[in-house]
Amino acid sequence: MLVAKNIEFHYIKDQSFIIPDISLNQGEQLLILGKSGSGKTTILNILGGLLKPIMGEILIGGTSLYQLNGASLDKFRGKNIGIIFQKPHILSPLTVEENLQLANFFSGANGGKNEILLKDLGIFDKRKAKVNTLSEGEAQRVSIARALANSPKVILADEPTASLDDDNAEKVVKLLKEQAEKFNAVLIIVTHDQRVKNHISNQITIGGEV
Ligand SMILES: Nc1ncnc2c1ncn2[C@@H]1O[C@H](COP(=O)(O)OP(=O)(O)OP(=O)(O)O)[C@@H](O)[C@H]1O
Repeated sequence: MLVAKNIEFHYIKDQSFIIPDISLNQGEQLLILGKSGSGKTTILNILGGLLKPIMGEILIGGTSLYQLNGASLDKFRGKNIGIIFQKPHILSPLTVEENLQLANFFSGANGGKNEILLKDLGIFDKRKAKVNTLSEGEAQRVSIARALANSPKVILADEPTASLDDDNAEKVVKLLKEQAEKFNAVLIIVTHDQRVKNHISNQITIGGEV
């Protein structure tokens, strides 16, 4: 389902990131651990079609991501990849449900799953609330709901627990796992948060011990 092979990347010449080959079948999960600055966000962006590597190939369901041109890549991403960013990419002046509708609009989905998703994530009661009135944990769940709104085949999460207390961190990881299992999607979490370590056994570490 998701294959990354021979990936090389650098922002500055001679400072290359070593990115291990990855091969995950539908429904498989992977934790990428690494210290701050080790390149976790960079890898996630490469896997998610947001940052073209200098060398190598990313295949999602057999499609080579960076062979697609701008508009086709955007469309493919919207349909197949859900990214939960480190800083929630949700629009604060909009309500919870409007944020999901926006994701549906951009990928051409009909939004039929929004209600069940909000219920699963425990924010259905907040659907009419503006995001800027929510707690940090609730806002994080909205950003998860938004990333999952189109039932993506690949879910990528960048430090999803970084700003959460122990209880909420555990809840968020469990929710991500549950949702990935429900959609039979690939789930990749990148983090330096040791609390996540026990939840996903398939792990790789980049840039030395965390
Ligand atoms: N656009 C950029 N231009 C140049 N260097 C960059 C750019 N983005 C990131 N870097 C550098 O690349 C390295 C890896 O950054 P990245 O954000 O991928 O690390 P990270 O492991 O996600 O860090 P953190 O856990 O702190 O978020 C860092 O040294 C960073 O300063």
